[in-house]
Amino acid sequence: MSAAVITLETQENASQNLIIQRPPAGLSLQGRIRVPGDKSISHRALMLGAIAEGETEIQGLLLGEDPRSTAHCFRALGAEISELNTEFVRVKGIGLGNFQEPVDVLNAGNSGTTIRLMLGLLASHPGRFFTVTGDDSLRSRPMSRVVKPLQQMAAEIWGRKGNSLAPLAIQGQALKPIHYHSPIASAQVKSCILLAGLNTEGQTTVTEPALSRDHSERMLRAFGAELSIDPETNSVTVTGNAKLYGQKVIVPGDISSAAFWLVAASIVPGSDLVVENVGVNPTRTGVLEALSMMGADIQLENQREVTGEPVADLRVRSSQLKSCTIAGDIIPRLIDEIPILAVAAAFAQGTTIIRDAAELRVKESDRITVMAQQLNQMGAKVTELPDGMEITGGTTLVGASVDSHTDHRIGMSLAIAALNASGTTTIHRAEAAAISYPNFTNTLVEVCR
Ligand SMILES: O=C(O)C1=C[C@@H](OP(=O)(O)O)[C@@H](O)[C@H](O)C1
Ligand SMILES: C=C(OP(=O)(O)O)C(=O)O
Repeated sequence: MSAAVITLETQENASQNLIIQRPPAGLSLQGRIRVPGDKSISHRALMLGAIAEGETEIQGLLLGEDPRSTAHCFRALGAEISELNTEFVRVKGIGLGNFQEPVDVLNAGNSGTTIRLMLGLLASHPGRFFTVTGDDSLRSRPMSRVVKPLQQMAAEIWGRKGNSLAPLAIQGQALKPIHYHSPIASAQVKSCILLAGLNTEGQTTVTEPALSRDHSERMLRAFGAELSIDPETNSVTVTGNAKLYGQKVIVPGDISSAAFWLVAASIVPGSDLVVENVGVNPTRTGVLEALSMMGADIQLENQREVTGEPVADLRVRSSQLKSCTIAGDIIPRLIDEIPILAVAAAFAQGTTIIRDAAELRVKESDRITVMAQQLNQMGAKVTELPDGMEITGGTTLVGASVDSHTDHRIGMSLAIAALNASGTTTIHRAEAAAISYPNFTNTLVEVCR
C-alpha cells in the first residue's frame, strides 16, 4: 500500500495548513512510536519543582506550548528553570511562600491548567500583587470556578465580568482553610484549592462529585506534602504550612496524545501499531474503556510503575468498531479524548451517544459545536446535544476543508479522520497541535504506510 501524501504549508500569517491526501488504494498504520510527555504531569512537575526546596530534575517533560507557558510564569515568580529543549529539565525551587512579585503580567497563553493551578498559589502569597492573563481563548474561559472557592478562603481577586474572566488581578493574602464541595469534577479546580491549602494554616479539603485525574495528589505526596484521601467521597485533604522537597520526576507519555493513534489504528484497516511508554493512571484511562466498549483491539503490554504513575505499552490493531454510550462518571476520565472518540464513532456501526460532557463547551474551543460542524463538513452525521453529541457512524467521509478553530485537540482529531476519508483534506490552523503535541505531523508521516 502506498502512504498518504502529507504536507504542511505555512501561510504568510504563520498559520499552517495540514494537507492529507489518502491514496486511492488506502493505507495502514504500522510501527512502534512514542508520544510526548504527559501535559498534566509536566505542568505539575514544573510548579511543584518551583515551590519546593532544592532541585527537581524532570525527565521527558512535554516540550509543548502549554508547559512553556508554565515555565515562563514560574521563572517570573523567581524559580530557576533550565531551557525546555532537552531530555532533562532542571528546576531550582524557591521554597513555598517565597514568590517574588513579577514586574509584568503573568501570561498563561492557551493553558487553562497553568492559569487555574497558579491562581491557587498566587492567592496564598501574602503581601504580593500579581496580574495574570492568557490568549484570546483563555480570556474567554470561566475562571469563577476557581475564583469563588479562593474567595471563600479570603482571597482577593478582581477581573472582568464579576471577576470571572482573565485578565485577573490578585492581592495575595494569608488564607483560611475551607472544605470545598466542588459542583464539577475538575482536576484544575481540585488542584487549585489544594495548592492554595499548601501555604494556609490548617487543613483544606476538596470534595468532588466524581473522581478527576489525581496527578496532583500523587506528586504532592512524592514532594513531601501531607495528604489524606477518602475514595468513598472523592475527598482530598491537604495539611497547610507544608514543606516540599525537590524530586526526580520521569514523565510518562500522554494518553491524551496516544489516543489519536489508538483511534487511527483502530479505524484504518490493516493497522498494527505499538505506542510505547504511555501513562495509564486509572483516572485517565476512560478512553481505553470507551474504545473497548466499541470493540477496539488494544492490549496493554509491559505494565510498570514509573515515579508513582502506572505506565504501559499499548498495542492496537484495526477492528470494525461499533457504537456505544459514553456518559456519567467516566466523562472526567476521558474528557480531553472526546473529540477523537467522536472520530472513532463516525467510523463505528450504529449511533454513539455522548452525554454529561457540557464541560467541552468551555475548553480551548466549544468542542461540541466545533467537532460537530467540522466532522459534518466531511460528510459525518453528528448532532449536537446540550451536553454532548449523537454520532451515527458508517457514512463514507470525504476530504474537505476544515479548521482547528485554534484548538489543538480538534486539529489533530480532524487529521486522523482525514486518514479514512476519500480524497484530500485540508486542516486549517493546524499549528495548534504544538500546544500539546509539537511533532504530531512527523509521527503521522512516520506511521502511515
Ligand atoms: O488538571 C489538568 O491537568 C487538566 C484537567 C482537565 O480540565 P478540568 O479540570 O477543567 O476538567 C483537562 O481537561 C485539562 O486538559 C488538564
Ligand atoms: C483542556 C485542555 O487543556 P487546558 O484546560 O489546560 O487548556 C486540553 O489540553 O485539552
